[in-house]
Amino acid sequence: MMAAEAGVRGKLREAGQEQLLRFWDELSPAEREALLVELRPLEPGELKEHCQRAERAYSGESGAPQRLDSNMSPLHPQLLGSTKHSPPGQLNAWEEEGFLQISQNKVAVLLLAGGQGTRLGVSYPKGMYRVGLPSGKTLYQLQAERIRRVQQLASEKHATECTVPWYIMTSEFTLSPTQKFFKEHNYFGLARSDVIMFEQRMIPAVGFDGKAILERKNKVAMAPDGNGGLYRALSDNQILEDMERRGVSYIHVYCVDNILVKMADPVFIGFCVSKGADCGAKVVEKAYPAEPVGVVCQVDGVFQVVEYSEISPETVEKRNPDGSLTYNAGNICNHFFTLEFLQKMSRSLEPLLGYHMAVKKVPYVDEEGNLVKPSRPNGIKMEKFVFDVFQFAKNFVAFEVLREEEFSPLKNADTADKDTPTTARRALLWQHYRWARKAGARFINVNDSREAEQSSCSESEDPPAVCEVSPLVSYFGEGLESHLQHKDISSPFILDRHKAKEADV
Ligand SMILES: CC(=O)N[C@H]1[C@@H](OP(=O)(O)O)O[C@H](CO)[C@@H](O)[C@@H]1O
Repeated sequence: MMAAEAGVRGKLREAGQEQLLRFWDELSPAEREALLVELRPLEPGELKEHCQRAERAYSGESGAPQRLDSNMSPLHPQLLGSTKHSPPGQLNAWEEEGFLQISQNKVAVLLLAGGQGTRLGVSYPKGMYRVGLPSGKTLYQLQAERIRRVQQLASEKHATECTVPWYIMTSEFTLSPTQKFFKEHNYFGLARSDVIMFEQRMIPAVGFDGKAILERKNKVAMAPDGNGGLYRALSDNQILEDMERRGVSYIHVYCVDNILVKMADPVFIGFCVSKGADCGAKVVEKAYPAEPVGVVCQVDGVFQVVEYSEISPETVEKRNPDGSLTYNAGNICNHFFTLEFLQKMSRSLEPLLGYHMAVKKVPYVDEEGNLVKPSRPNGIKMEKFVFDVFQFAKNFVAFEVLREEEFSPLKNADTADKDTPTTARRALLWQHYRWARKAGARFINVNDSREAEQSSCSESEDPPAVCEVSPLVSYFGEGLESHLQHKDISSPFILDRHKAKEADV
């Protein structure tokens, strides 16, 4: 242990971070070992640079992204594919192309699930959250079932047996509960070998004085390196090699919290592939100017997302002569990448991605060894952002989708007005109600006078009838006529596979 201590102490001295050992003498052998395990992998040069970068970013010297507003320009509408504006024939052709690629095992999905869910206020991974659907399903289960359905649709269309592997990036916070959860639920019917979990790196939170923070006497305050930690995690865990082995060429990357996410969406995949894109993003029209979503735009002619935390209120409010918002292309954290592009990023360009600073309340131990929960921000967390790679794309494309069909994120607890369990649940139930009505279902004892297509009410009130469709039965509303047409249905109604079979006879 002494040699190990000397080694680590030497490294920390080199990094200017020896304060991390200041309680060493008070620690038990087991506590010392735990601290050494945490400190050993920290490379002195990197640690020093990280702490200095954080301090500089905080003091405004450099490192923090400059305000980009004056160099921004909106996406040109011609650049967009759109579920609203592109002709139906074109959308069908993209969908066909997407299904073809999926059927040839060329498409994978990759979930970003390393976040801590602080705003939602849960101590477990967000994907394990139940928003209160009649079925009681969690976000993870909905997603797993959508993968199963899209595999089935592609397989049927092309008379093959295809697989969409699911890569899940977790962090120290989410890996073991996520693993356990999937195991307990038997991978929701997916093949165990097609669900690949890996972990992103954690990096120390830094005080305003440039010193890494101790969270306990023998524990450094660590935080995941942001969703842009993806590129490093891909190489650290040989994930791209795994994709290559499987013959994957296209990857759909998405965030865990959007209850309406269309995994491996054939239309989006087909659009990107048809355009020969190496990198793509799905966008929605912003709901209101200050909505906390990044905007996809160009900065000095280069495609980029300007994050909501880094854009000025004036730019956010800017409007076109017709009254629409100038920066209206909201990022919904659904990205398309070719394997080749990810290889280029992970193997060589990743170090060029900048860090973004977040000033946070970080629990710490004071000089006397007391645990303190600060009431004001005291620490700097440095994060990379997944979309910062757009600048390296040779052919970037954006695809606009309808919010009510594809975006309702779960960010906050129900005490907030927006992006809560309630708004997420309603968004899904409205969508399924619309599908059911379109398929010809009749809801008994329900005042159906409200227009089902009216999307404005989709998050502020419940739909007239509760109808939940299992993703195993329908992925985007397809195939429901045979189960629902001219059927009298009483609310609440869950259309699962079992009921679907019954309804067919
Ligand atoms: C770094 C990053 O990916 N930020 C994304 C992400 O925001 P979070 O607030 O970090 O969850 O999801 C938003 C959509 O829900 C998207 O608009 C935003 O740009």
